Amino acid sequence: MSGFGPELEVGIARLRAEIANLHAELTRYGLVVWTGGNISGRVPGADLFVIKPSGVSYEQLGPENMILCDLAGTVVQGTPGAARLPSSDTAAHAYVYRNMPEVGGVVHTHSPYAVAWAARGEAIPCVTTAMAAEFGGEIPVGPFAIIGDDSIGRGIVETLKGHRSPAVLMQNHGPFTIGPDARSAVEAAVLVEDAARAVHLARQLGDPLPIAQDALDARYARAHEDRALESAP
Ligand SMILES: O=C(CO)[C@@H](O)[C@H](O)COP(=O)(O)O
Repeated sequence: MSGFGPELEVGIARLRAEIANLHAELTRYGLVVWTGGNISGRVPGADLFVIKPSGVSYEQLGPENMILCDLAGTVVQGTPGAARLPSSDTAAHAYVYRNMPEVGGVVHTHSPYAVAWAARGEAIPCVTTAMAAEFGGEIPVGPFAIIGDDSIGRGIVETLKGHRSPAVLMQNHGPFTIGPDARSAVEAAVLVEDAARAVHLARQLGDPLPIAQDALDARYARAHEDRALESAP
């Protein structure tokens, strides 16, 4: 037992189930292969988060093998799943939670069209109303960063802090998305791939038309108002 109070234990158990289930969305939308990619979620009211284990196939993910970490990215010993290593991007997720208190979920995928843009180091321009609604502008590129320490996290935070987009294409790597909760970050990961594919296809046909800034701003504002109403109690 971890020795948390009963309320926190309930919150952790709920989050374990939610994070394990959300991983099925990554395979459903074809955003990952093998054991690549990861989802984490912040434990409400605690300096803790839950993340997938490293090297475990998606079919085997369940609440019992999700890994509980503190905000330094250290596994909380004595909790379910703690015998395994957490996903290789755990330090990056931890850095984001430490430096962006508003973030409740982080997702990384290797979705192929988004990775192709990341490999070229090119931001995806905002040329569809769907992109305007979700990203409020272009999807930016973050710096090249090594895997394993908090370099990726630094790149995510320095690119997304103060930016409308909940998604960054880490150069030569792939998309990382953030959200107020893990489900929102998964939604952004699905929509990044959709945007990367659509804009790539548009480019094959010619030059995509830009959206006027005032129309883009209006679409973004309206989408956010709608989202606030959807999440109202
Ligand atoms: O791209 C990377 C490494 O940054 C990740 O997507 C890893 O591939 C995740 O794999 P696991 O460590 O979770 O098995």
